[in-house]
Amino acid sequence: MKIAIVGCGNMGMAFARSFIQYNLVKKEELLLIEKSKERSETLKASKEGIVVDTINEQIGDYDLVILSVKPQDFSMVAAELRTVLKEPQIVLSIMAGINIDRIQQELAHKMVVRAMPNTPAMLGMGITGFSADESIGFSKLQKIENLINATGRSVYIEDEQMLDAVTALSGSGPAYFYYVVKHMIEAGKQMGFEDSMAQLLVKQTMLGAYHLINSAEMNIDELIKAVASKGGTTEAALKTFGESGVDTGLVAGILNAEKRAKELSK
Ligand SMILES: NC(=O)C1=CN([C@@H]2O[C@H](COP(=O)(O)OP(=O)(O)OC[C@H]3O[C@@H](n4cnc5c(N)ncnc54)[C@H](O)[C@@H]3O)[C@@H](O)[C@H]2O)C=CC1
Ligand SMILES: O=C(O)[C@@H]1CCC=N1
Repeated sequence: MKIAIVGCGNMGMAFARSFIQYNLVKKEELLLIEKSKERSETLKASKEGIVVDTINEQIGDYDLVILSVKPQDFSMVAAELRTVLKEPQIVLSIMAGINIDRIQQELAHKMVVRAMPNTPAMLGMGITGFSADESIGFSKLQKIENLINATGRSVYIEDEQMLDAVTALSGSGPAYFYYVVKHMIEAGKQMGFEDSMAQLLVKQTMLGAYHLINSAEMNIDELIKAVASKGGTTEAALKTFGESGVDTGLVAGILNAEKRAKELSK
């Protein structure tokens, strides 16, 4: 499959590198379109594909065109792309918020898949939700799914609207995790640890706790209960979290991310 990627930043290149790693595309058949001069020079030097800085007619030769620019840049990109797209090409968008209908309208193109990955895709450990226009048949969709699976796991989302919730939960999710880790490290430093020691204690705790979620025969509440002894230290921390609204704040934040995803579509 010949693949063109428009916007080769963090996510565009996470996809490109995963495809190459699993031999799903040859470097000679991978077109990297990157507007930033600095970024395109770096990509040229690393020889990960054919690098160009503008959308041009050669895009018409590619089976799949991936849109990985920021949602705010979409309209500008669409104005150029719509003049060179050909009917049998599939467009795969990973842009937050922008729905299939708008992509189809601005590109004047029917075959659109919308996906929402996350940054662990850089390690092949991402999770991507995706939806597709009904014009894309089963076998074509399977090919797209195979490509996405090179970046980690994937789930087909039948109701496209739910991709905004995927965006808020797993798309943005890594940042929530880092946010918690960051503030735990900060607490460690306030108690007198060097940064490196605080980081070690927190990172290994998160790693071990993550594996326990998956392997222990306990649900999340039971796992919490197993740590929080009656009248003990964890209970004291959890009480303060509850009183300061950390729990409701987290939920409200994620719902606000979903709201923002919906706004980005307009
Ligand atoms: N960063 C994340 O965690 C995730 C991001 N996304 C989505 O992926 C998309 C890309 O995000 P990132 O990779 O983080 O952004 P990024 O800023 O790293 O990459 C975007 C790239 O597009 C380039 N670009 C802008 N206009 C262009 C044009 N006209 N032609 C060619 N290249 C152009 C920019 O120079 C930049 O290198 C966004 O739409 C975002 O919503 C989706 C899931 C997760
Ligand atoms: O923050 C954003 O808008 C993008 C979408 C999901 C993660 N990053």
